[in-house]
Amino acid sequence: MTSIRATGLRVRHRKTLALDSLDLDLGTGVHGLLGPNGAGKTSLIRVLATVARPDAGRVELLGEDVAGHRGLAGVRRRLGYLPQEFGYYPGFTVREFVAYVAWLKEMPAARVPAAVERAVARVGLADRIDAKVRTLSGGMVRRVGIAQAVVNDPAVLLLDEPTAGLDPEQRVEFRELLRELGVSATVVVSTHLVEDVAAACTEVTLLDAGRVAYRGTPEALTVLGESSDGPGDHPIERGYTAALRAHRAPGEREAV
Ligand SMILES: Nc1ncnc2c1ncn2[C@@H]1O[C@H](COP(=O)(O)OP(=O)(O)OP(=O)(O)O)[C@@H](O)[C@H]1O
Repeated sequence: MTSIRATGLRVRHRKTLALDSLDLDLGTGVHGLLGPNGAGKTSLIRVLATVARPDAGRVELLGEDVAGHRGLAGVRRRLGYLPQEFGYYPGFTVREFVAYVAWLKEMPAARVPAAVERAVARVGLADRIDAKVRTLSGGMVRRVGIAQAVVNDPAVLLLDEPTAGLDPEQRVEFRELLRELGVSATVVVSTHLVEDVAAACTEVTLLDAGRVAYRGTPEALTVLGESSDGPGDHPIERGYTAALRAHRAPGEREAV
């Protein structure tokens, strides 16, 4: 089932066209959003999270057109969002902060305490749940960000560079969590780490200059890389550069 449908999305930041007539259809699973700096990943995630409005085009989340106010509140209750830079209250404890987000999402009060403990445990911070956020390391704060995004068991989860600052062990555990969440939710994860995509994603969407340059499975991207002699230390990295080059020079696709 399609949970995210974007049609003809255009986003402009002053003179920069960040998204250029972009179409996207995503269903249950973990979707890796890749692309060079400035490709439009954050612009897309912000529009899907309903925190920014597109200049043109339409977004449907869970069957609701988010431009209309009628279904928007209901959709937001079923969304989880980790922005690239997320604001938090440093004086709050982890528990207080995640509970505050649960309250913003209008979760039934009786369910909040258990949901908070589960979300915090899922990111491996159970032993720091009563620590003030200001006392945590950067990677731990990022994990608090992931916990607040999943506290309501969202049907649509949007994560903008969630693994930035996580240590290798945490990244591996986080991929496990992604795979678990992707069984029932539509998860979109923007990342620069192609190995995260290879390990945890069911599909890859590669953006370039505000357009979709490639869509396929991580396996297909790896296969593309195996037949490419472009730069990259692993086949999936070579697949990434091959797909980008093919998109930029469509006439040379056969040569890739
Ligand atoms: N607030 C803004 N004002 C002006 N230009 C912006 C703004 N936000 C983004 N842009 C521009 O829009 C384009 C897309 O940016 P966006 O942040 O969506 O890309 P990205 O793929 O997330 O990049 P990165 O990988 O560096 O995070 C870039 O050219 C960027 O410079």
